[in-house]
Amino acid sequence: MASSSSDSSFPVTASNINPKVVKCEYAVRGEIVTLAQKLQESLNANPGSHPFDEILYCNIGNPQSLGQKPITFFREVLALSDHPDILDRAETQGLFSADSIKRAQTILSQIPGRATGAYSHSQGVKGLRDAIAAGIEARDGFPADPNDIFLTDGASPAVHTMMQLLIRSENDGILCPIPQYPLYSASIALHGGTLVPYYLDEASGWGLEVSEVKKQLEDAKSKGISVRALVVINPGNPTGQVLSEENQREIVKFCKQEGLVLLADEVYQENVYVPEKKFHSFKKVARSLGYGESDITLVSFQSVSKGYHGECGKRGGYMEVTGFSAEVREQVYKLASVNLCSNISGQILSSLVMSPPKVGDESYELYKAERDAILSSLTRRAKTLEDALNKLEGVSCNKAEGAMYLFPRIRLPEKAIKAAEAVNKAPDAFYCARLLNATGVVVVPGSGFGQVPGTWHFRCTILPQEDKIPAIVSRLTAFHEKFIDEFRD
Ligand SMILES: Cc1ncc(COP(=O)(O)O)c(C=O)c1O
Repeated sequence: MASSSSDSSFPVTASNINPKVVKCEYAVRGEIVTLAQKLQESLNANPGSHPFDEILYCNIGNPQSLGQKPITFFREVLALSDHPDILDRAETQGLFSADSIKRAQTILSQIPGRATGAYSHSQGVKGLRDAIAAGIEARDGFPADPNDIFLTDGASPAVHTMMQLLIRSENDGILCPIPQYPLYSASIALHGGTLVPYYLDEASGWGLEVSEVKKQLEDAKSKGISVRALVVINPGNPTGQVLSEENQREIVKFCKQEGLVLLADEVYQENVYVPEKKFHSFKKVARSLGYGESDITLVSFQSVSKGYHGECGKRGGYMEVTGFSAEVREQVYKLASVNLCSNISGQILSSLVMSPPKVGDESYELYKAERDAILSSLTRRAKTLEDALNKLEGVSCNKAEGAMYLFPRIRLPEKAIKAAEAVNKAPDAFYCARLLNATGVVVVPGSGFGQVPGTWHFRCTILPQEDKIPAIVSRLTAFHEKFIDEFRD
């Protein structure tokens, strides 16, 4: 059993391990989640021991853990690829759709040894990268090169790879949105770089102002920081905004002008809930401006974890790497090869996500019905939660135009802020812990994502199934009223 961290009888202690590891924080799996796990264990052992009968998890973008069903076509292809012996059995025709059988056969023919248990090329199976490149081309209307695709175990390792490549020392900076998804702050800390924050404007629906990015870039430069890259998360996590194409054009021009690598996190590209907004990839925006490989270095990240599929546990994703010299590309390839290859199921799923069934395929109608049902339910859930949050005293919540989260601002009474300080907690962490203890609703404090100093928020996912939403709304509303009354100034 692990001993306490202060136990100095171990040769390895928290004070002599890599300090970058100690510095790194990851709020979405942080203190509040540990508390939720403890409460869950306590509820399991003693049902009735808390004022709620179940924990309602609104803390992490993990759709299938909350009951979302996988897309049938994707799972059929995965099952057949993993167990090719059943491809030739007569009963398989009755159990699986014709196009999933055909797709699995095609995929297996592309994998060396027809075996999902074999290592692949370090960038991923070439045939799968061909399918992904074709999917990108169909999405953007501009060519994509399969050799620019690096398949990864989800988007997270791809982000780490880029940080590892770009950060030489603490003098290297990466511009990141604030609030941001803490993978970025964690990865920059792990690689010993400096996070250069740029603030999203809450008042304009979490708008991204290039003037603010420029101001922060200049400020960092004046401190001797060499800024290497700009991270943009679109649609945003935790903020849920979808950038306009005009805004994206400005960002692309800015990166070209300043010689910044554009790290475009586009894992929520399928998650757009408002008809007036549309997802545009940064690659498409750059190419539409006439910018080629020599004009801008652009890395875009995609994942099987998000979208309507939500296959987080399958760990699939890719980065499309454009605008690096052949020499640097070699280094990226070397980094990929140190990990041998990403897992093959994740690779297959990445190709399926970028090339789902088409009109006329046997699976198409079912695929479309499943996808549309998930996306329209997410749209309804986002709206219901947003409306409920906006009704709470002192709370304002921007629209979730996309992604999977709401990020309401909570104006806390001075007395609540003092009470939080007294127990050494950030006020929003204090609020979230009180909410969890009183109601079983798990949300993540805004301080884990960064926020304008003196403002407080929390992140709430829109992922619990629709039958759970009324309970979340009523528990949250009752708690909030009581909390504000208790600490009213
Ligand atoms: C903005 C963003 N990028 C990247 C990731 C990483 O996802 P994964 O590693 O599961 O692909 C997430 C996960 O929540 C995310 O929200």
